[in-house]
Amino acid sequence: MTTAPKDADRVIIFDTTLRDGEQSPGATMTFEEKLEVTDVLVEMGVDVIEAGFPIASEGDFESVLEISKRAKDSVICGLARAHFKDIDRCAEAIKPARRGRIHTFIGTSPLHRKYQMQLDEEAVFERVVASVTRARSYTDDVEWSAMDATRTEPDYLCRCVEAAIKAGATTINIPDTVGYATPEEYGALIKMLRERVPNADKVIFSTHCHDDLGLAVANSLAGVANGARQIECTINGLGERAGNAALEEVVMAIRTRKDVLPYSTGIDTTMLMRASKLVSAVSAFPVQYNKAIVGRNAFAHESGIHQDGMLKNAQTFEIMTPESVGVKATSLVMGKHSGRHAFREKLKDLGYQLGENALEDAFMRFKALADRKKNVYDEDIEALVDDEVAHADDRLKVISLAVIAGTTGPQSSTLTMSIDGVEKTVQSTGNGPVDAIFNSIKQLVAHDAVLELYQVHAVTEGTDAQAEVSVRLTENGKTVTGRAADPDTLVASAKAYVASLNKLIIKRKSQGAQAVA
Ligand SMILES: CC(=O)SCCNC(=O)CCNC(=O)[C@H](O)C(C)(C)COP(=O)(O)OP(=O)(O)OC[C@H]1O[C@@H](n2cnc3c(N)ncnc32)[C@H](O)[C@@H]1OP(=O)(O)O
Ligand SMILES: CC(C)C(=O)C(=O)O
Repeated sequence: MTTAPKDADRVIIFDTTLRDGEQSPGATMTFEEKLEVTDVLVEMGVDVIEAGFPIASEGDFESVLEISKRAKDSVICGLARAHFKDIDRCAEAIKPARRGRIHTFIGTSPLHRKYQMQLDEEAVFERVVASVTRARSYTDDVEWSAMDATRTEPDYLCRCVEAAIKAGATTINIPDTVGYATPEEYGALIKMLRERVPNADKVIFSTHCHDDLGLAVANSLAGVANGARQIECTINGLGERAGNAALEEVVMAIRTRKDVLPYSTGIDTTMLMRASKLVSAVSAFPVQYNKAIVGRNAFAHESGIHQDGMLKNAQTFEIMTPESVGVKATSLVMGKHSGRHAFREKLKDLGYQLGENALEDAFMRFKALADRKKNVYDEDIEALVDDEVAHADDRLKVISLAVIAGTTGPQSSTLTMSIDGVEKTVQSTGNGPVDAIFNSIKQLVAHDAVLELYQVHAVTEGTDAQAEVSVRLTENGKTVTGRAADPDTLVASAKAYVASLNKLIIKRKSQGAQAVA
């Protein structure tokens, strides 16, 4: 039996996350985790799942066995060296599978023959024939791989492939084991094999490309363009060293560039993000932020020109929809590169409708904040706009503040405030920087209000988060609370105190008393 698709342009997706992916140092998965990944792979429509290397350990055997019992909609494959004991163990593990495959391999390159196998050409050749024949005695779905094929002499590779086909292999895999090939070379290799090897048209040629030079996906696609119809790949590109071709990338390249890659796969691409998150979680391998398709930034835009384009038409800066890979929506991330269009849109989303002047003021403050702060969250923008709106008519304003703090006191503050439009500066000391600031305010704005509460909390996470400070003052039985937010806790403290004084002025006015200042 082969898994030859009826449609000549259909590419078989062979996922080896559980075998080659698990070979990434540190990516070992538990039995239960492997079953969880299997369920997602099956649901996603993966054609062949390489579930493990049964001879490697009792645990690997058990998981291939269980996956074979469980995953009836995909071909379940186990790996085996060119040893009868490996092949026999593999056959036992895949036995319960509705469609089971034995994948046997041997190193064919001069380096692998001489150093790894310590066998000459003829001995390796004989092992090819013997191993495929043995595997065929168990199943009619046998894959043979020429490990390090891309560094193997072409004539010798042709001989081995021909022998493997003759012995009954139904899939011929041409691994770029060390990620050495370029796309042109790799495509030409597949083409050469298909043209030269007798009966090449009776089998499926497969790619298995490693990413040592970052060419795994390009090489896999070059293989397909030259007649390969199976791609071996892993979720998130997990795998030995720099990893394998990433499943999500080959699948989305084929889907997105139908014009130059006129092929198809059976993958439900809306499950790609889910699969990526699961594999990342169980393997404890984080996905790089800018990873194609499934990286956190793959559908995020921060720069103003891109955000403007996205708001006008998403196709300006996105070649696929986030929904097509299972991401809820594009995100316009607010940061120092954002422009007014995106800022206005963000405010609208957050429920603010500011006039043009207020919007411009808020935008300026946002830019200043973004220059100082790595991540600007919605809460930061809310705090900033609330502050702007709440304090637009204030009579007292903090203009600038410099504080000297540290172990060698006394701490001091130099504060400039605008009081009814007139700027005044004082310097004060205190028992700590906050006390020094509050003393400066008291010098500039004489009052008898008592400080009842001083509270600080972070608006968002991180050491560069904005601090939100609350200050409660009581005067003649009247209590007011002022709040302010700023990435500098001391500036937020000064502003919060001044905010409560502004409220006190309003309270006094409404009660017919004199203004503070
Ligand atoms: C390119 C790839 O990804 S290939 C797959 C790589 N994956 C793994 O190796 C993970 C699982 N491996 C294991 O658990 C172990 O290596 C085992 C169980 C397979 C073998 O363990 P050990 O018997 O202790 O051998 P060890 O790993 O030290 O050495 C590998 C042996 O396999 C031989 N070998 C390597 N590839 C093949 C092959 N395709 N066919 C036959 N023999 C092979 C080597 O020559 C070496 O043999 P030697 O002991 O006669 O020198
Ligand atoms: C076993 C083979 C397919 C392999 O993993 C490789 O050559 O990289």
